[in-house]
Amino acid sequence: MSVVDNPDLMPISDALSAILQMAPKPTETEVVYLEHAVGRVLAESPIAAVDVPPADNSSMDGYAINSCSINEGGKTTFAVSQRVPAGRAPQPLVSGTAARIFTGAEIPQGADAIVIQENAQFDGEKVVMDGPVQVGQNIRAKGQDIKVGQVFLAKGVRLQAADVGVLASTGLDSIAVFRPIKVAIISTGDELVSPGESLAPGQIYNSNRFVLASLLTQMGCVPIDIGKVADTAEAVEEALEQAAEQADCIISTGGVSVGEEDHVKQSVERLGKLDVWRLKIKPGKPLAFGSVKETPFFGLPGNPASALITFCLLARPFLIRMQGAGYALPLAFNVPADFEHLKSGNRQEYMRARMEQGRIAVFHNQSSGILSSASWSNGLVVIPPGSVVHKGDLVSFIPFSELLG
Ligand SMILES: Nc1nc2c(c(=O)[nH]1)N[C@H]1C(S)=C(S)[C@@H](COP(=O)(O)OP(=O)(O)OC[C@H]3O[C@@H](n4cnc5c(N)ncnc54)[C@H](O)[C@@H]3O)O[C@H]1N2
Ligand code: MOO
Repeated sequence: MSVVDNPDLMPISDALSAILQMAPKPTETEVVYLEHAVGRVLAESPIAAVDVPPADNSSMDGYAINSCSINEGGKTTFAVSQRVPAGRAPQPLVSGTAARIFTGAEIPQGADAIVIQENAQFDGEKVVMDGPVQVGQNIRAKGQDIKVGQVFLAKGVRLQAADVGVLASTGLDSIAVFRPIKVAIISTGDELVSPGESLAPGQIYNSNRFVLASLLTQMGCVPIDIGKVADTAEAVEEALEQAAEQADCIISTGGVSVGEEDHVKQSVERLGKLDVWRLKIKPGKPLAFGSVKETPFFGLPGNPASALITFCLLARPFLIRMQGAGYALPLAFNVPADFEHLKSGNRQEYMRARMEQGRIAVFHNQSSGILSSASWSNGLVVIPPGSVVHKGDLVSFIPFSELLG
């Protein structure tokens, strides 16, 4: 039975696991300089060529001594035998003396403790300190961050700012990452006009294209705009074929519902196959997933809030896998509701919501045509099928930070 003939709506968890299983693993890699590495996905597990830090060094400004040369219970006077700023190789410590040392400077051989300058009295020639001191105090050990030979990041990690810094700290200036995924965007609908043009009666501006291009860019994919496509089977098929040639994945909006102007499902079935259609979610019910000539395809509903939410919940996880990164379900938090939702539904509902001062408010109009609802929100409240919400009930809230980027 074709998915189009199945009258049942699919639970989102089933759809997501089916979709994720079909995500192809990336094979093509490229080497990028660290300047361009943030957000990219590691195609190798780097091995440290050096210890980080490369040598024992001082964590404070003060004096390096050998702990054996200080009186345990009283004052000791040391001659200052050398000065070691960061960046200068120290001489071995002359026995019974102290070395003036600064934060980040390498510990002279023979020294095993740093006394901070606030606890030492320097008279211009000699320095007086109180004992006892702990062996190793204020010393950062060689390799305490990363050891030479250590695999310090795993293939599949999406590089954050700190990761790029960690790579740099081992001396790497470039790294192998997976090639960015190209995603074609098809905007179906006779009514669509590009921003900047004037509106004739019956027309609306194409906002989905900009939402999707922005979401894709934010997650490190390369959007390819196939443009606006008329509501005819021929036009939709032509666009799908063009998209399949140019991109690694195709995302269309609109034309996936049941009206006779909705050509996307049938066109996909003619050119490839449809694996998923119609989910038990609100908004986003008519979501379609399949392939066009082997190229994965998502047909998102045309309603702007539905397109955004289905992208976040289904297309984004798939693209993350395609990028070679690990996908983890978004973190959700139980937060008291500052709203009522007394009409239960049979689909899992994703309400555009805002968490403020530890409580959740929802946008006053949850119509899937209202894109401002998402613009106003900082996350989604998940209302399971058959549930109602009273003020003060704990509701599951997924911040947009978990669903974007
Ligand atoms: N008889 C039924 N009608 C509808 C059903 C249903 O089950 N039975 N489902 C409804 C649901 S739920 C949704 S969601 C929509 C989705 O329909 P389509 O994906 O076919 O989308 P369109 O009809 O093409 O457009 C819907 C809506 O969105 C506007 N739109 C489309 N593209 C864009 C764009 N690029 N930028 C901004 N706005 C866009 C379009 O003008 C429509 O207003 O179907 C329901 N109908
Ligand atoms: O599923 Mo539709 O997206 O509710 O409007």
